[in-house]
Amino acid sequence: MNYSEDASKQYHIQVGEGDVGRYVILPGDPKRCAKIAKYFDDPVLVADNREYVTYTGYLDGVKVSVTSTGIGGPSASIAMEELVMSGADTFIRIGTCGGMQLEVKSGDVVIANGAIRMEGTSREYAPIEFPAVADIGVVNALMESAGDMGAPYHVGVVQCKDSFYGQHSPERMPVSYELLNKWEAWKRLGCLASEMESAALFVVASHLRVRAGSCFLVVANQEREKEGLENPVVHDTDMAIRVAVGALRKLIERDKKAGR
Ligand SMILES: O=P(O)(O)O[C@H]1O[C@H](CO)[C@@H](O)[C@H]1O
Ligand SMILES: O=c1cc[nH]c(=O)[nH]1
Repeated sequence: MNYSEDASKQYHIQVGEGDVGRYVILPGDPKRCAKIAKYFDDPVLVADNREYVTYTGYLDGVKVSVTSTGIGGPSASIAMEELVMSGADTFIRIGTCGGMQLEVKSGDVVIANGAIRMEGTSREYAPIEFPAVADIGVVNALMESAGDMGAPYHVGVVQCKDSFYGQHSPERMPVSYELLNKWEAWKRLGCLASEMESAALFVVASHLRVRAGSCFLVVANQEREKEGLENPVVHDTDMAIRVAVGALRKLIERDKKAGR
């Protein structure tokens, strides 16, 4: 089934066969695409529809793309599904997140090895007992890339939810009792940061047998704020973008060596 007016293109992302590489970077924000594409050789805008902006270019002679996912699991899962139908098989999300542990500070990079499924989309793919886990090869490439860049980084579990304001103002929500108690549990379990798309992306990637990982800029940390610790708001995603691009280069090189 394809509802697209142009049957040669995917319905939502408006990308056709050959328009994207097998390696795709996935920011949430469409405006982040151009910032990422400038690290590609010969980047070309290939599609711009709804929240989905796609550029394709080259890294080390291999075709790569960047497609924005918009906010949340529903739109992120659509992007991944349609990119896989267009030939992609390796994904790195580069997003923003809010730190949860006190040592996860504004400006740091967080690399997710797994995600808490407190969102709705992944439940329409897999029973809740199934873990949302990043691809180990992508996680390793991201860690090595962050090390190469000298970026301050943390690796661990991130929490995904559907309500941004349920994270930031849980006490005003009718279900505050649940939001506050779960947030406390995630903190006690060492969860590093909160964002919105990785759980859906990791579960969809497991289902579609493709590789996915995520890295994030820490914008701020509400737990540091509560403790009266220094907590500036940082918006510059460039370091996290460079970590993702460096990781993609490593995956390309490793795939070439392995004849993948
Ligand atoms: O900056 P992006 O990639 O959009 O990621 C984060 O920012 C948005 C919320 O402000 C959510 O999408 C969240 O996951
Ligand atoms: O606090 C934050 C920052 C970015 N994205 C989120 O989902 N939460």
